[in-house]
Amino acid sequence: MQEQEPEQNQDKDQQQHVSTIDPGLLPVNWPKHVKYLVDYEYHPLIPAEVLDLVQGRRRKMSDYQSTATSGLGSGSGSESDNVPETQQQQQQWNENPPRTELELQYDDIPIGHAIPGILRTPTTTSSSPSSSVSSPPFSPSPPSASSFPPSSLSCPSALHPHQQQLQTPYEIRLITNPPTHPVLGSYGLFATTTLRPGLHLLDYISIVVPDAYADPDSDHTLYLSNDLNLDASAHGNHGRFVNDFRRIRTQEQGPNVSWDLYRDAETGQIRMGCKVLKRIRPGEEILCTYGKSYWRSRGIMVKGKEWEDDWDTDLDDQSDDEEDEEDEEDDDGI
Ligand SMILES: C[S@@+](CC[C@H](N)C(=O)[O-])C[C@H]1O[C@@H](n2cnc3c(N)ncnc32)[C@H](O)[C@@H]1O
Repeated sequence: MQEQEPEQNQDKDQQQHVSTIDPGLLPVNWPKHVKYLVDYEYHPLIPAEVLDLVQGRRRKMSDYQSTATSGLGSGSGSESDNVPETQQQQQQWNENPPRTELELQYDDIPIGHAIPGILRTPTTTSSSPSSSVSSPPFSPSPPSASSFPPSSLSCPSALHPHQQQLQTPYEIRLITNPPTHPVLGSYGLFATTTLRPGLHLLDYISIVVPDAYADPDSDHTLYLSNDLNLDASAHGNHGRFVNDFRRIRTQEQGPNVSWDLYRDAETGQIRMGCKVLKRIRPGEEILCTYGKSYWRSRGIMVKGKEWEDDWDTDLDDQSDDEEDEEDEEDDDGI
């Protein structure tokens, strides 16, 4: 399937950027009709209780940590269980009330550290209501290759957050070859340095939309939960350019990144992280799987399993001698 975008893009070239930040700060090849977001925006019709949950306002961070690591914390069980009988139980209940049914749906999300939008500068004029969410401290230390979400945040060139634009280890490219590429004439995301398995590469930033209001024709959606979708068709970041691996890599090779939800250790916000599964070399395309249902809903039957467990076994390959030698050669890899 090839996209129809080139002609549309010619028209869009005449348009003004809809992004509210200085166009000079936008990533190369950023489409004018898409608003660049540095953080999530939330649809106004998300119920308040759900919004509290996905923004991490419902509980103390330590509560989330205990549920993410050991199932449920001391307030385990749903609200209907274990009604407090003594004063002491009542106090515990007040401090750490049992999860509601709704909360239980969001309970086992691992804790991680957010990857900030690339534009973190006092000169940005984004009117995003959520742009006030504090960004985590910027850490130049490399993430652990074996854990996801990572315990620290990295950026290849470790630029200071006050610099106007953070360099990214990837870029948006117009795909012009090979001629067999299924997304020819459209855009994709490509590595600009070596990306190692386990790296938390970026977050899929978009508008968070209730399921009932999701655009069924959007080509840029991911599920956040049963109730919510991430839609980056008109508002997003680099994540919206990650293509599906099919007909680009073989089924045996599989995708080289995956999308995984995590809860930001600092804000409690639920975010969609992109984890590197296999070593990605400079110039290589960053590719995920959209899942069979994505293609089925577009009338396309795709072959192979939904997910092959060995797609992410490369995460264990760090001790491989040959790869270690390559690691040494790839000085600026991350
Ligand atoms: C999230 S967008 C990916 C970015 C898109 N290429 C762009 O420039 O905005 C998803 C759309 O890209 C196209 N696409 C991505 N991977 C594809 C693949 N392996 N084969 C065919 N089309 C693909 C499909 O049109 C799909 O609906």
